[in-house]
Amino acid sequence: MEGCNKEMLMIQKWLNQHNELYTSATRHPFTLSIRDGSVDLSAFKRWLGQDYIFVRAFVPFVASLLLKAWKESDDDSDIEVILGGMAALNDEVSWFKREASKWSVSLSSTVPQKTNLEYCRFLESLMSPEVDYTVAVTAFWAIEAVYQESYAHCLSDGSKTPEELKETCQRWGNDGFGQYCHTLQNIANRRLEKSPEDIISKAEATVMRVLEYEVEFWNMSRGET
Ligand SMILES: Cc1ncc(CO)c(N)n1
Repeated sequence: MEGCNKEMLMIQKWLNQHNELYTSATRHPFTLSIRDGSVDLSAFKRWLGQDYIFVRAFVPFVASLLLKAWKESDDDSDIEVILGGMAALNDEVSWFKREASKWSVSLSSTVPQKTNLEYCRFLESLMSPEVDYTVAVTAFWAIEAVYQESYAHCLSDGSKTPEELKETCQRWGNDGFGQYCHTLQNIANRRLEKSPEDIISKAEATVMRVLEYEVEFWNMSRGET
């Protein structure tokens, strides 16, 4: 494929360079405990309540990304991919409510933890019109990819994920979501390839920040605050 190598390389290059950080986000003790069946269910419930709050803030971030794509993208299909992501989030919000009721987690009385507030504030900073589409779409890829990798691992060969958590893992670990993340990665790589050095460094720093927040987000499940 034309230009394929160079495209694939930008994100691949970062993942190689920052492999330790990427692995700490995608092979976190919390998701590994789901995979090996040793998960503490109160940790899972804490994650569920906090993630619902995060997803509510994620929706306006994706809306802002849609607006950036509409204004800045050189490819119409980007809008359709992001809109598909929005539609999935609509479904996700309903799923969180059902899942919370199943586990007797009260979403209305869940208090956002410091890490969650900081991550949501970071998302909000990315919603600014000053933030380039390339930087925002690359962040979007990273946010989705961490969940995809983490939860797909809970379903892969040899996993002992408890039956009652499989639906959660399927939500992000299914092949369709994997394909979607791959499409986002292609969009990000295509944009990065055409970007000047300063945008590329901003995007790289943003991905690193996302990975750090994702690690801290999983850490919240420990409930140490
Ligand atoms: C914290 C966090 N990161 C990523 C996703 C993926 O949508 C999510 N739901 N929550």
